[in-house]
Amino acid sequence: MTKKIVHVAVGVIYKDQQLFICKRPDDKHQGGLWEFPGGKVEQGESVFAALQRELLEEVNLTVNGSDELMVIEHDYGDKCVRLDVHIVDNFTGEAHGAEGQQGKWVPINELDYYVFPAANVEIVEKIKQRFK
Ligand SMILES: Nc1nc2c([nH]c(=O)n2[C@H]2C[C@H](O)[C@@H](COP(=O)(O)OP(=O)(O)OP(=O)(O)O)O2)c(=O)[nH]1
Ligand SMILES: [Mg+2]
Repeated sequence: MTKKIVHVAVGVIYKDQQLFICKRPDDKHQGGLWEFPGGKVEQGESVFAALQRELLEEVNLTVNGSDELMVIEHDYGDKCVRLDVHIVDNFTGEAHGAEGQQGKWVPINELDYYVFPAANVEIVEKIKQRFK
């Protein structure tokens, strides 16, 4: 049987060499780890629309435009995900953890101090290349 893949829109929120990251709630998949805000793409929804909806819900930002960075498929064993990762550098609002989660702006050269889910290793590498 082929495994169901969960399609996720992920936003790398960028401003002045810093990224806005959040801590995943302990009770969620990959809980307690840092993440780039985002969430599941709903049936019939575009990745960009999902990104706009999720970033408004999670960090209270209005996304005006984004740039695709990469697509990653990762099998966690208990769950298979496809992360559609976009750089979000065109937005309005003040980012904060709008669902009560911890959120912070982090300089790109300090990203290594934060523990992300395994699928994110490639994302962090690509970001470092892109913004060096
Ligand atoms: N948002 C986000 N999800 C990530 C990242 N890396 C990674 O492996 N994931 C995985 C963890 C989850 O299995 C999935 C995202 O699901 P989610 O919990 O954010 O979905 P959601 O916001 O729609 O929330 P819900 O339906 O669970 O309430 O993708 C990341 O950097 N950001
Ligand atoms: Mg989410």
